Amino acid sequence: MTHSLEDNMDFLTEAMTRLNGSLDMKESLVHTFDFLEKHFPIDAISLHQYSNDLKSLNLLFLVQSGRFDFVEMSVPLSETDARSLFLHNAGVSGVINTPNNRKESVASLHSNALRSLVPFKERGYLVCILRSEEKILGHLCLMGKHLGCFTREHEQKFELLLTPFALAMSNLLQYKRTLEFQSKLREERDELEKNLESLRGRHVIGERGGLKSTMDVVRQLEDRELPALILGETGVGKELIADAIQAISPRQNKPFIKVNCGAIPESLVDSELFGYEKGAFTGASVSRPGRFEQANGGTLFLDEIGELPLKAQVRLLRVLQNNEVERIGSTKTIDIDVRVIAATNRNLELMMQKGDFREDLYYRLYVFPIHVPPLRERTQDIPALIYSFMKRVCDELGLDGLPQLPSKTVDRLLKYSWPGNVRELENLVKRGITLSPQGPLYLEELLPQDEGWYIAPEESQSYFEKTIDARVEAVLEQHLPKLHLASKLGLSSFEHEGAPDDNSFSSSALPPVIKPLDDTIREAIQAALVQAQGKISGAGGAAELLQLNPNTLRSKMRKMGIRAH
Ligand SMILES: Nc1ncnc2c1ncn2[C@@H]1O[C@H](COP(=O)(O)OP(=O)(O)OP(=O)(O)O)[C@@H](O)[C@H]1O
Repeated sequence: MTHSLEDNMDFLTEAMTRLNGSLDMKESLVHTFDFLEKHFPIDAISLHQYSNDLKSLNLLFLVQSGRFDFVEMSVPLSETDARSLFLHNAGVSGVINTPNNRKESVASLHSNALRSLVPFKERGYLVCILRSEEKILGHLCLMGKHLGCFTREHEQKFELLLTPFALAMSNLLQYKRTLEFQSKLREERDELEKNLESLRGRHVIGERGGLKSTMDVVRQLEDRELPALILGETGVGKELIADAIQAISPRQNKPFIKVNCGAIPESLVDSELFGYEKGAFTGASVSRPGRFEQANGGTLFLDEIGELPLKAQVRLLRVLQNNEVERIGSTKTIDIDVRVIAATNRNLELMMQKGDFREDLYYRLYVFPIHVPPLRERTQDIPALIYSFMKRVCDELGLDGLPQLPSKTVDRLLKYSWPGNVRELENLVKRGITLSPQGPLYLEELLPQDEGWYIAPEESQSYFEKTIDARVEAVLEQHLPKLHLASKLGLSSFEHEGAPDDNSFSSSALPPVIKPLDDTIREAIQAALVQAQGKISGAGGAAELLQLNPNTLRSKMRKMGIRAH
């Protein structure tokens, strides 16, 4: 029995009204399904595409009673299946009626792939190709309720729907692409926000606490162009301070280029900093600007400046003095206008004394020194730092809420000596949360197990003091033979002017006097103090005589109860 023209018109009008009934395509398709369910024996409608390149069936979405799903599943096809589908694509634009999905290989794969959403069973399939402007949108598939359920009349009715469905699908696919685009934009925006955060400088924790005096100095640089030198142990936050300086600098929106001088092999330092011309050396197949040129108009952050080899220091100084660079392999000078912020964890003064750091470069950089204290000297910042790192790590791992942190853990962390400083604390929190995302975080269990590492003055010697001891002992070891000789000879100082040098006395001639090491250290310090007339730091001071950092010497003297007089 064929339907009258009037019936067909009514059917088509209602189907189109439903298809276009809502701005939300998913809702429209669910309403359309409710209507079609009255005219076709169907459980679901799906759309899929065939990819000739990948030889796969790509499932796109599924509509059922009261439900819409974007499916996004790819089903690989055999060569024969692919060929059979390709035939459909190429020629047939009508409806294909498959009485039993199990007997037709592609329909069977399709049913199987969707079995988590629509119960798998033997059923009829009615499939047609939807096209828009000669482009294949996909295969629309009516998934029947049972075997051989679609008749010739169903095929005819289905054919009436092809054009309105093609239009609707075209809109839906466009809508899906828009959603994907939106989510990609959202991801990119999040990424950019993160980058912006690091460009602007992350929030400096402790700016009103343990870093207050450091940040007071930083704020003096606001809107100023002065070079800055950031000094502090490794991992204390020197780079963060450099970011903070950049964020309040008149060059805040100009290039901010960071170079870790310690990470560049010595042979590449010059080309990295100053650039090179094509053919300047083997492998220079193109010309490349150096970091100075890249930072032109902005700021260059030279991290670990103390690691810069002497030769590169000479070139760096010349660039800073003349405000121009020459690429390797070129005689042309390029004017540059770069503000330099440098940082180091090395004692540049000591390096200078040993000839490892150029004095002229030192004074060029040492215009505005900024000291960043180690974490063990600002333990009041530890709780806020832990909280901030916990938040950061949980955000990164997509965890809801923060894990519990026992107060005894915080107490323990306050007593620890933090040789690796803030970075060590950050890594500890990261490790803790990775191992136990739900908490509680017993971070103290992840610290080095040697109890001597904890700062607990009443219980044990601090890590810092141990480091000082090791340094003092190493230095004194060098001087012990002289010292023994000096004491044997009754000299007031083992470096007494005119004292015999090492070669004048052989150890076989005078056997060394063995004393407790502490006594020897005490004597060496006292001897140096006598010779330096009580002066500790500066030229001719006891620290220089002992080749020690003045602070290290002061700390040792305090510990041993030695006074300078
Ligand atoms: N005050 C702080 N507030 C928030 N995070 C901090 C702070 N200090 C350091 N950090 C974090 O600790 C880590 C180490 O800091 P940073 O890299 O700035 O140290 P550094 O002194 O430059 O290290 P290095 O000596 O190895 O170059 C970074 O992840 C940084 O964000």
